[in-house]
Amino acid sequence: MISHPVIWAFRSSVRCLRHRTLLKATQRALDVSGLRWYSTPIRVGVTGMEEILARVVAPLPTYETRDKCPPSPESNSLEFMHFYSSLVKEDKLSVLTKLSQDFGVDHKSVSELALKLLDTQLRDLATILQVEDRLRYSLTPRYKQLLNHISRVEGGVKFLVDLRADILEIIASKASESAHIRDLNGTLKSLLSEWFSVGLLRLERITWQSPCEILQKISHYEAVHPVRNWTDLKRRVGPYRRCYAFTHAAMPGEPLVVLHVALTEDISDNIQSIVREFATLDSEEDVNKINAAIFYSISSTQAGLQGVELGNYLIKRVVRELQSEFPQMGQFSSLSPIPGFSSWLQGLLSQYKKESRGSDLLSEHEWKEVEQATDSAPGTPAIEALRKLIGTSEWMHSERLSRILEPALMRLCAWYLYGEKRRGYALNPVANFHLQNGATMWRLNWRADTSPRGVANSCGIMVNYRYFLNETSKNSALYLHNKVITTSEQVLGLVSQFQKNSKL
Ligand SMILES: CC(=O)SCCNC(=O)CCNC(=O)[C@H](O)C(C)(C)COP(=O)(O)OP(=O)(O)OC[C@H]1O[C@@H](n2cnc3c(N)ncnc32)[C@H](O)[C@@H]1OP(=O)(O)O
Repeated sequence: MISHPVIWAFRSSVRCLRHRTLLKATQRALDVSGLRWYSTPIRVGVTGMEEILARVVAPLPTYETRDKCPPSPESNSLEFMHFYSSLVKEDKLSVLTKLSQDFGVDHKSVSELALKLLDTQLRDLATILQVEDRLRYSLTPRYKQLLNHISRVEGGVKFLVDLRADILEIIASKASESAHIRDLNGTLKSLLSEWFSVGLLRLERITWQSPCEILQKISHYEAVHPVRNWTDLKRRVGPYRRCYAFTHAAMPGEPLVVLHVALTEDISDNIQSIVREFATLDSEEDVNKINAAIFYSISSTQAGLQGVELGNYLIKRVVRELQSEFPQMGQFSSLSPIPGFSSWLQGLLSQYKKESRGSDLLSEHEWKEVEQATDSAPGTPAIEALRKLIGTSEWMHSERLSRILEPALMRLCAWYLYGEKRRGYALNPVANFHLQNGATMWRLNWRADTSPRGVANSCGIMVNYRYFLNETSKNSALYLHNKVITTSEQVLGLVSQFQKNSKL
């Protein structure tokens, strides 16, 4: 977060004023409706929970009255929002468990209708369709109405996005293994996917003239290359740079997903040349220097929107935007970090050390060079010396060590990205993201990120996922349906070198 004292103090007072205003508005609505107002945080027992849920989660209208039933009063939504927001974490889990379990689908009526559908198989089509429609309606969870009603009150969509973030955290932390909670997550994800479909999103270009609050959020949400200060931020939205965000009318002033782009002559192979050195020109004078768009950071800002695929839509939309601004632009590529490579490598080295299979990773000559270069204590196994070496970033400053390590680390990294899988897809989440979008795993870059963070995360290696525009849908389908990774000669060459060495 940028600490600009005056601006920061002003902003936080505006923010808490806005928060207080919203709370006051909700309180007024609840007072008018004579409903409870919860001071934060409250502890509530099971009966209290049941009583509140039974009051605010209206029963599903019957099939016959489903289109005629007046919506439940807005105060129900407001009361639930306030009640839930005022709970401590463990009570939120109990409320979500109770809501998903006792206010979900009426399984008994579903099974009765399923049997009825079986009985009508020999009847006329109209009857079959009628029973199918009843069955479909009976699969609506009771709480879905409440979620829909909440989405219509001020701040309701943001509330639901944050509610889903809580659910995702419960699922990820295994605080609950309940299938009902997963079902609630599925219902909420499909509602959010509808509300945040690309047609309802607004593309905004962020510039130095954008509102200070937005600029501050762009800096705050930057998850890939942290913004150091205002000067850094100003340059990231200045000449030969673009910053775009998707926003949504239901969440004003909230960038949902942010994409940073560098406009360059060729596809960049180094991040310092993008986030450290900057064009000092005030304007983009030389358009001939702009042939490529480098996506060097993309971050989604709302945990509750995970799985809604905003990043993919944003990249595709920005490509169109840049093509209209720079018709000569023909190269679109990311310059992506490889989070997890160093820890994966450390794990591999300790496993190979245990199985004394070091020779499968490096050639004899390479091991000899590592031993000589690290002047480790006599008798220290070379694999131990290597583990210690890559555990620090010192080696990055030694020409000799860097030259010795490059071939081995590059082929290990190529294997990590291309060969290591999770459920058949790329293990590395960033690779998985771009490959899902239809990008080509195009080029590994040595000494691409020499920052301590870059060396610690991925031995300083970065990767270009290149978007060949007329191949992305084919590549995406190949990846998603057949788990085939589209890649380049360079990467395949490195992978086969690794396989030759380690007979994997
Ligand atoms: C230039 C670059 O490549 S920067 C590197 C990518 N950005 C980051 O790592 C920042 C943190 N990550 C994020 O902000 C988001 O996950 C994004 C923007 C990468 C993707 O978000 P969305 O577009 O909403 O996509 P969604 O949530 O559906 O996730 C799609 C894929 O992104 C990947 N992904 C999800 N979460 C993360 C995460 N925290 N970090 C990295 N990748 C992630 C996963 O592979 C996921 O596929 P999966 O759902 O099958 O596991």
